[in-house]
Amino acid sequence: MENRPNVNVAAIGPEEVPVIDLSGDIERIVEEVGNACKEWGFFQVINHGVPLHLLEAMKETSKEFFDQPMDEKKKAKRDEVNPVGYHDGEHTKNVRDWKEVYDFLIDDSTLIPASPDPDCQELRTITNPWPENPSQFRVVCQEYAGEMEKLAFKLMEIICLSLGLPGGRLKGYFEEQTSFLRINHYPPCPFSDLTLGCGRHKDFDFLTVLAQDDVGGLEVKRNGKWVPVKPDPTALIINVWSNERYKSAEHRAVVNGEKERYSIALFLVPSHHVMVKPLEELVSEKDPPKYLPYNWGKFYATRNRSDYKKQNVDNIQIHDFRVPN
Ligand SMILES: O=C(O)CCC(=O)C(=O)O
Ligand SMILES: [Fe+2]
Repeated sequence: MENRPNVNVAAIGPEEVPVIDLSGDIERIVEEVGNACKEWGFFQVINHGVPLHLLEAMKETSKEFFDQPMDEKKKAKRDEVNPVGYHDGEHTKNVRDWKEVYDFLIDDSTLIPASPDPDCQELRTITNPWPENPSQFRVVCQEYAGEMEKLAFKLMEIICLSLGLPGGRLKGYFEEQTSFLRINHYPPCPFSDLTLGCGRHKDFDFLTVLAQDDVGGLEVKRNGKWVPVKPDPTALIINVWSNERYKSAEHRAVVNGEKERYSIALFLVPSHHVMVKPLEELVSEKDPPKYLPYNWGKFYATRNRSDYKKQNVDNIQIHDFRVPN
């Protein structure tokens, strides 16, 4: 039942995901972001600095890409070796999603561990399999990624400030970032009351910046109910992850019976060698670490290996590293 769209959906209106204006007084912004992270772990931003014409161009070129015949899309396909590119068989929590995606790395040449095996030190370089068509696809994606990246790092700074840390406290962990973007295309679905476009999940990254079109479908879990996020193609949705000082919100995307829908996520993730663990400044005897350290690159390599087929177990998740109470 957890995977059905119509169960436990909140009425529209009384509770809405916070909307934060990123222009103006920095102290106000820091306070609003801190509160939204504590209360929701999810918020929308407006006046974010990403040019609206670029958001539109990105949607257009994405549509042109996905409208192509399957043979053409498969030329830019991801596979067991290369975890980025076109893919239409994603599973969230072992249930197949009603969507197709194109993933691309911010850094065209990104280092990751060659294997999930903790004893293997070998690294390999992964690169984006850019499609030849549409011809402007690559340029638009790269320009878009550059703007989104600037915004993601600005938000990282604001989040650090809101935690009482220096703004640049986390930047160093992202020098050889493995961050990537994902274009989600949800075709119209004749079984929209039975199927989800993207099953319930928490993102695995430090921070996600999500753009969506005007169709709607994104929902965030709040006090046991699914709250729909008002679709606004000019706003961006931010979703954070932290050591439980801030919430990491569960969310999902429902599909539409008639309309297709696009969303584009940037997942901000660190360099492959970074050990992810609670920051020393945020733990104390009274507030001990809630998570065990884990190597980001190995986590990424493990997930990529298991993304392809339906597994007998759930995919590796951050909560696998949670310290038992
Ligand atoms: O399409 C959406 O609104 C959500 C997508 C999402 O949560 C994801 O790609 O992680
Ligand atoms: Fe997500």
